[in-house]
Amino acid sequence: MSGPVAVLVGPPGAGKTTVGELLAKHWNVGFRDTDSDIEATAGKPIPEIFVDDGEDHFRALERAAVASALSEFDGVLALGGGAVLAEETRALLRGGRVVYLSVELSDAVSRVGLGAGRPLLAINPRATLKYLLEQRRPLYTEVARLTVKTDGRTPEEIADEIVAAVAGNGNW
Ligand SMILES: Nc1ncnc2c1ncn2[C@@H]1O[C@H](COP(=O)(O)OP(=O)(O)OP(=O)(O)O)[C@@H](O)[C@H]1O
Ligand SMILES: O=C(O)C1=C[C@@H](O)[C@@H](O)[C@H](O)C1
Ligand SMILES: [Mg+2]
Repeated sequence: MSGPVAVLVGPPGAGKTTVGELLAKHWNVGFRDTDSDIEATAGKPIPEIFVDDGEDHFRALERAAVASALSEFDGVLALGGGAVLAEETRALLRGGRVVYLSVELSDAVSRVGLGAGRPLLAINPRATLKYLLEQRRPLYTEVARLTVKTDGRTPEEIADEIVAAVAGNGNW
């Protein structure tokens, strides 16, 4: 089967980048993050894309970056926290090897801190995260084959659970 061995989705602070890098190392495959792909395409960091071009433009770049990565990459892929907002993207993810890293508000807030590098969280990160978590939970759930709770657990414990679940799922 082609396509990424695992696609990680979840809100900011879920640990997609951190856990994704551990999984890639464990499986000895590449790691890719669509946020980095978008920055490479745009030639500037995500906060600058939001300031110069607006969120709608960022989301268009994101839809294209996710579609490309899903079609050409077979390692561990982390998506940006808001990628699932696009129905077009959810359609590509449905039925795929998607892992939802869930996180509750208090752990998300402590991991994200003041929201540095995350333009949507630049003002009032706690209230914004609360809204994002509620708005997006059903969207992550809709596309996930596996959901893993991350609260109070180390990235290593979370990666180990995913490795075991994938190994035990003959249809992964
Ligand atoms: N399970 C965990 N326990 C404690 N801290 C964690 C955990 N997972 C990640 N972190 C820390 O939380 C911060 C955010 O993690 P990370 O960047 O991996 O999240 P992300 O899901 O990729 O977020 P974004 O959507 O903003 O890219 C980092 O400082 C990371 O070290
Ligand atoms: O949650 C979001 O909407 C975002 C999360 C980040 O991964 C980046 O994709 C960007 O900052 C937007
Ligand atoms: Mg990340």
